[in-house]
Amino acid sequence: MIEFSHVSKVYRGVRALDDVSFTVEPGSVTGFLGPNGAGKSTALRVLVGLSRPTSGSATVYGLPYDTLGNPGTRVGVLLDAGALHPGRSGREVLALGATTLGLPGSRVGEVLDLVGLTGQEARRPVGGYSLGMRQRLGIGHALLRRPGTLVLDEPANGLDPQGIRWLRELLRHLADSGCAVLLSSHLIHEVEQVADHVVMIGRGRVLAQGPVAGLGGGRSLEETFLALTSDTDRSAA
Ligand SMILES: Nc1ncnc2c1ncn2[C@@H]1O[C@H](COP(=O)(O)OP(=O)(O)OP(=O)(O)O)[C@@H](O)[C@H]1O
Repeated sequence: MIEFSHVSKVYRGVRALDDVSFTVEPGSVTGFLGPNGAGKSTALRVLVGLSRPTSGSATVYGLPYDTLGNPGTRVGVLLDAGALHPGRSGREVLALGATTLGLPGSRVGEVLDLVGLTGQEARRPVGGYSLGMRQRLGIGHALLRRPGTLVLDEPANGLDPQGIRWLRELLRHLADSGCAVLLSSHLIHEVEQVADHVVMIGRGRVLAQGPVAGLGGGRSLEETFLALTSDTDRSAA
């Protein structure tokens, strides 16, 4: 379970998050939707302890992420697939993660199969990967320990249609197995197809939240999103 409770974050005068509160329950996918600059990445960075909230708290399993004690064993995180070490091969990235988490080397092959990277691709340096391949590797890294909570920032970026379908089925399967999945995205249709709940954010504020079905009271998720964010997008900033 993930809980944001009245989280605000101010960067030198920029209010990136403003009193953000929502929860992500086990067994569900929560889509975190917002236009560019809405505060999605900031919220996820606060959640995993990379950024301190100015006020409020964000917790996983009832505790701040950095006090969990070996959080990698319970929480899978992918914030920036571009941050994977470019000089290491995909297999090395996963092997290092497996060793850090105390997992057997056999888990690396399982994860490569899970994310659809071939043995040949896994031997290549990550610096030469396409964005979609990096996303697959980053998702695999987040799933090494079969975490009960998964936090993904824009994981569909760079994935081809097959990859997007694969991701959707993977997240559905994980949630159906009890995982709490928080999925940040600006792809409304993607969120609509996979998420059980949606939290919409604009200019750092939660604009709406609730079950995907029924959030807009008869309007499509896209219409709801556009109506709510029309005066919060960057062009209006
Ligand atoms: N380190 C920082 N210093 C100053 N301002 C920041 C910093 N990080 C983010 N911001 C500002 O906070 C606001 C929210 O940014 P954030 O990256 O969280 O948005 P986002 O919803 O993830 O956007 P995108 O979809 O474009 O990735 C923006 O106005 C951004 O400029």
